[in-house]
Amino acid sequence: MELYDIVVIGAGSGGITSAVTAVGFGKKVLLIDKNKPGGECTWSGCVPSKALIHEAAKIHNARSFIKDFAYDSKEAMDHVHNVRETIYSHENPEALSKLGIEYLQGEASFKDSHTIMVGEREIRGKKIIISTGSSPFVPPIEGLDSVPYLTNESIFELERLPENLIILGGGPIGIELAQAVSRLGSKVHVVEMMETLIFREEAEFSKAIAELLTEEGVSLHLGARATRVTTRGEKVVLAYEKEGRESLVEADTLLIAIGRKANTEGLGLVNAGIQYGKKGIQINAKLQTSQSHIYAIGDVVGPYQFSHMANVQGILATQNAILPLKRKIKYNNIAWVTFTSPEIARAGMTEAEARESRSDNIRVYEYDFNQLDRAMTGGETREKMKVILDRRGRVLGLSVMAHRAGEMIGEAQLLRSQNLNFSRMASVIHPYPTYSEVFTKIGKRVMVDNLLNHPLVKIFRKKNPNE
Ligand SMILES: Cc1cc2nc3c(=O)[nH]c(=O)nc-3n(C[C@H](O)[C@H](O)[C@H](O)COP(=O)(O)OP(=O)(O)OC[C@H]3O[C@@H](n4cnc5c(N)ncnc54)[C@H](O)[C@@H]3O)c2cc1C
Ligand SMILES: NC(=O)c1ccc[n+]([C@@H]2O[C@H](COP(=O)([O-])OP(=O)(O)OC[C@H]3O[C@@H](n4cnc5c(N)ncnc54)[C@H](O)[C@@H]3O)[C@@H](O)[C@H]2O)c1
Repeated sequence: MELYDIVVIGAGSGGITSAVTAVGFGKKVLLIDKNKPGGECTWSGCVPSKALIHEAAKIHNARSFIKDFAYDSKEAMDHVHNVRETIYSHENPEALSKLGIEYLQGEASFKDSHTIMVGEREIRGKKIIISTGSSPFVPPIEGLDSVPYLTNESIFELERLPENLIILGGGPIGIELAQAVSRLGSKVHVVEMMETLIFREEAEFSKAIAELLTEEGVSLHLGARATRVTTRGEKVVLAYEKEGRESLVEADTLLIAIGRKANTEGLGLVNAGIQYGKKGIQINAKLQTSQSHIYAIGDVVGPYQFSHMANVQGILATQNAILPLKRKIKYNNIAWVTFTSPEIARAGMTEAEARESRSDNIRVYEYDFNQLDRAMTGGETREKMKVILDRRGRVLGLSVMAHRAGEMIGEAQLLRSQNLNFSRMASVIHPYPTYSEVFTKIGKRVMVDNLLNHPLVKIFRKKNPNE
């Protein structure tokens, strides 16, 4: 029996971060994965999708000059595969070993709450961290089990993209890939049961991205509930129901992107007495499972399924496993980006969420980038920032749709995490012409409003209505 201070199951974003943190504390660490290290982010998530999006943007630009610009999607897929390998070279078993992490390839399963089996090997961990991630949720749609379909686990393995593709699901996976695959020359249909794409975002941003995708040639079937799948010759036919009527959509293949299911199967959680349900492993705010020496992080617990969230949870769970003082996770400063072009970034609440939780006790500022010189230089008209503040001027939420939105959201995160008043932005110098100037512009409006809202100013203005 081998004994480790910390055993981590799953070498994805969360697991690798946990292992690196634990060796930083001088602990003896074993990291186990049934596949190569890297997890979803490296092999079938963030990395390949962003590499594909990068290639798609290049071809989209080329086609703005030469309409019939010839391109073989094999080049894009080669790029995707190369990028994955480059990133893997920083997290392969040799790289992990140099960091002091022992890596074991194999499927892990609990024998009891302190013992993990990997094949015949019996491993004991004083503390254990589970980071087994999630898998694509495949719905029980009639006929789906008898047609070939793609998920995020198989699409990036292709040598070439299909000539036409149906994407089931208009969430972040669905729309990032819809735009990229369409820009690379395929005909794409998106079938989404809600009336909008990325329904969790600000409504006007969801609408704007739907309009843009339609302009780019993606066919959107919104408010459409998939009912059955059949084949016609080599083609896949998806039937959906909308307003009581059935419609059919046909393509070479189908990509399923309608959400995730937690990877709890085969882990022997019952043997260890770990409680779990449909949404994944149950944890407390300190990230402990029902066995207090076993922690769980990342997609297998949620509530936010992002790489950066798995990292944050990974660091906290490891610190809690090692240090006597245990801290609670806080999700109030979460942010994310949907990497369409333009990007849509979000920090905190939408306007609707803020109104629901704070009634109308909020201040909303909007800025259309068609008034912003930098955006004008690129002829951009749809871009926009929306800021939701509390009465005093602190940020409750900020959403931005712009080509640099993913980078811009960092500034909002700084304000939020430091609990700063948005008016502080009024005096921050942003070089001209940049997208980030919008922070100064909104900051100045907030500063003036803060002043006008000051009780003394209000009394003065009441007494001197003409001042
Ligand atoms: C197409 C796509 C694009 C995405 N883009 C982004 C993005 O741009 N930004 C972002 O933040 N997030 C993105 N995500 C989400 C992100 O990939 C996940 O949130 C993140 O990878 C979760 O990390 P994790 O450590 O929880 O799990 P994973 O990275 O999935 O790692 C889990 C690991 O556990 C292993 N494992 C499972 N069971 C066992 C077992 N019994 N024994 C041993 N090993 C096991 C698996 O092999 C896997 O390697 C994207 C997801 C998809 C699908
Ligand atoms: N840029 C990023 O950070 C990024 C990118 C991709 C994925 N992700 C992560 O991966 C997670 C999963 O993404 P996702 O897009 O698969 O899931 P999702 O849950 O975010 O979106 C799925 C969509 O499918 C729709 N849907 C569900 N069932 C359907 C049905 N039967 N027919 C038609 N439509 C249906 C839903 O209404 C929803 O709009 C995300 O929540 C996110 O955490 C992040």
